[in-house]
Amino acid sequence: MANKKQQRPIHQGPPSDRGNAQGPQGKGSPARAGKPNRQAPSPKAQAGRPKQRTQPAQRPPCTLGRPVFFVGFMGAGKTSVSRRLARMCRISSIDLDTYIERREDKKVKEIFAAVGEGGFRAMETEVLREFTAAEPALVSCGGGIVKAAENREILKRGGFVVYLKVSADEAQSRISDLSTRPLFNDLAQARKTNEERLPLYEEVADVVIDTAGKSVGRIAAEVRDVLKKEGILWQSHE
Ligand SMILES: Nc1ncnc2c1ncn2[C@@H]1O[C@H](COP(=O)(O)OP(=O)(O)O)[C@@H](O)[C@H]1O
Ligand SMILES: O=C(O)C1=C[C@@H](OP(=O)(O)O)[C@@H](O)[C@H](O)C1
Ligand SMILES: [Mg+2]
Repeated sequence: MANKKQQRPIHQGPPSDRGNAQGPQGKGSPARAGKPNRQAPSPKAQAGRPKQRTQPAQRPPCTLGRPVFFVGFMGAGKTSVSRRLARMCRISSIDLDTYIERREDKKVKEIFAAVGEGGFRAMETEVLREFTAAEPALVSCGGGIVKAAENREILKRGGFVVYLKVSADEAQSRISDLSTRPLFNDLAQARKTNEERLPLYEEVADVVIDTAGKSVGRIAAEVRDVLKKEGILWQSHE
């Protein structure tokens, strides 16, 4: 199988040191000596100077004790929530679809066209295994990962599973380009598929989060709180 590009987990490491570009205040100005400069510099004085930025105080990165898998129907927000949570906690995240796309140098729909759903599912199982054995990360899976009994066993044994629940109707309204999801044909079919998969998602889930009407940020915060409570995620150097 082609192994052109390996996607690295997105590691949210410490930011680069962007120090204060301004020199000491009042330097060379006797009138200001010993006094803080409370006056804003004129626009002219500011011109050509590097902009002063106040960096928000950043919390130290968190640590993840086990892999965390996001499952749920297309459009549930698995990819978006996993990425948002990774940024919030400064930990690694990996999206299995994106990983496969980079490895194969093809979009998911092109892989479906070339090797069919069966070919895609075989790749999915392979990369799922890979990330179960890797350094713990947030892993967003494709919506159909639960179809294979083998994958359900890997998920259950391999980490903590977060099921993001969504209705097919809400999912459709979220996805701007449905052609990127070859199995989201029409709404009636999607409703049926979501219903058929429901027991499979529930079978693997350690926690179920209803995403209806919630923002990505709110869902990410909810997942973070669950993971902290479960002792899977913790603040480093606490
Ligand atoms: N909670 C949400 N509210 C509104 N839009 C969302 C939400 N979650 C995801 N989206 C949007 O829906 C689309 C699909 O999200 P994505 O994260 O790719 O879902 P999944 O990986 O579960 O298929 C994206 O355009 C994303 O911005
Ligand atoms: O539900 C599915 O069968 C699929 C979901 C997609 O991922 P998302 O759930 O991230 O959209 C992608 O893996 C592929 O199009 C098949
Ligand atoms: Mg996704």
